[in-house]
Amino acid sequence: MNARTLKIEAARVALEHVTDGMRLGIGTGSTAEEFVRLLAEKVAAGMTIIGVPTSERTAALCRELGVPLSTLDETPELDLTIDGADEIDPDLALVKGGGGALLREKIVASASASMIVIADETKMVDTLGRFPLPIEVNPFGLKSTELAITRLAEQLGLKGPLTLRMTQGEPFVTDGGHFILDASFGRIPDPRALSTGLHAVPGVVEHGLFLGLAKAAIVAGADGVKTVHATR
Ligand SMILES: O=C(CO)[C@H](O)[C@H](O)COP(=O)(O)O
Repeated sequence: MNARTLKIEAARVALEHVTDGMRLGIGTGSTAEEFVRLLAEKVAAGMTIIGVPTSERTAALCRELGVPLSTLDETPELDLTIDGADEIDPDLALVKGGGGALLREKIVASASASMIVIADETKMVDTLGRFPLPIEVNPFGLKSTELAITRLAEQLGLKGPLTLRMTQGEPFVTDGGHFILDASFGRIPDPRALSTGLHAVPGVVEHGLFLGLAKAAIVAGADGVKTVHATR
């Protein structure tokens, strides 16, 4: 099975958790987009849901495919969010933000009674940190924020470069108007300490560690699709 087929399989199982009338957070990325395509088929067949997208990119796809949308201002409490991830550890702690949507993704997931992650098996890791950690920062004072993050990392025994995410020769700008620093710290043995420390840096808007948010991960691999439940 190729990578796209695995993403579709995970999305298909996630769709079984969606029921009529749900207020649904809709994630960002190639796996979430497979979910949107399947969801659109259900909507066309009569399913009534209202979706809150986690990015302009997802909103555009939903509009194109006829998935009805709302905003968190109109619909501040959601039943379920389905989203992808860049890494998933055995406790269902996640690294997200590879697609640059981590801030809205975290706000939407936090507004949801439940979050289900969909992924292919390559996203499973024993310890987070193989994928660089996206950190969304305010453009003002970028160098000072970078220095503060480097010092924090050293205090926590982490070391590695911070790279300003670029696109077409310009800094990548998020939907919220911020920049992203991708932190290649290597393995992160204590994600909670790093999360707390990053939140205390004034220029940091949000980071891609999603801790305690995912209730289940639907993971597709060569041997089929398995659902991993959070133990907390
Ligand atoms: O966090 C994300 C976007 O900000 C995505 O969920 C994550 O990057 C996974 O994307 P994909 O399904 O394309 O591998």
